Amino acid sequence: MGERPARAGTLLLLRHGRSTTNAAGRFTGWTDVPLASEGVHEAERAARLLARDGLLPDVVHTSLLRRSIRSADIVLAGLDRQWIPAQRSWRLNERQYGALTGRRKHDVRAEAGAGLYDHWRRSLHGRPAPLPAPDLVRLRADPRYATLRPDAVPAVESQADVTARVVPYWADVLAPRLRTGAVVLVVAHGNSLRALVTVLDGLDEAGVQRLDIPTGAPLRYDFDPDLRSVARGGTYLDPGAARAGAAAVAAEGHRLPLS
Ligand SMILES: O=C(O)[C@@H](CO)OP(=O)(O)O
Repeated sequence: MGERPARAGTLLLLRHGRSTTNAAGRFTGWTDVPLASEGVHEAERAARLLARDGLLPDVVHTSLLRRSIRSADIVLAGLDRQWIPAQRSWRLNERQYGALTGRRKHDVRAEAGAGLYDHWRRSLHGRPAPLPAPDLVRLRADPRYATLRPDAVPAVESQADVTARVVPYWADVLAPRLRTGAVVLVVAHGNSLRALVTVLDGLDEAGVQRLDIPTGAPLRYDFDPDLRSVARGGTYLDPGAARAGAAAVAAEGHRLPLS
């Protein structure tokens, strides 16, 4: 058995840069949309922040969706670390938003009311209607999910469902790597990262409900040797920008986007 490092590694969480559907104010979920040009700039800026703090990842983890993969590629190019191993998993995908997928958040909020909108969007157990059957059939035929049992490709997920699929990824993949002292970069999505933070910080239901993750804002977690986070909530590398970004995410759907 090797020696246990004096402290475990560093976890860097990054929500992908703004996507085209984020910019249009639409629910996105498992739809595979590209980054908006602003999202490319956000990822480039994230790389500069990581470089500023000397945070050079040893390994990167992404979802199977191109907005996370592209963001990770941009960050690693900015750090001259494109050679590090990459691991991709559906477990890091965005929450499956079911029938809300593709709909404008502003329209959903106006139709359903603020209470139901917030329940669907941010509560732990709120679950909108499922994806229409033809869309689900198409999704289950997508080759990127070919190794999954078809019923593992969800028709809709609550935030609790997302947490349930993220927990094994934390326990079986990320945590063992951090225990080796590695710097681990995870580039994923608003709700899969909310799920990870729920586990890292032991959030209760109210904490989950209040949590918003801004796009393109690196969030750092350091751990003690027992892999307990040393700072609750982690540390954003640019706290001011992260606060403003999180507030903008929280307010999505309240107004129509300008573009
Ligand atoms: O649309 C989505 O899939 C997510 C993230 O972009 O939205 P929300 O922040 O409303 O959960």
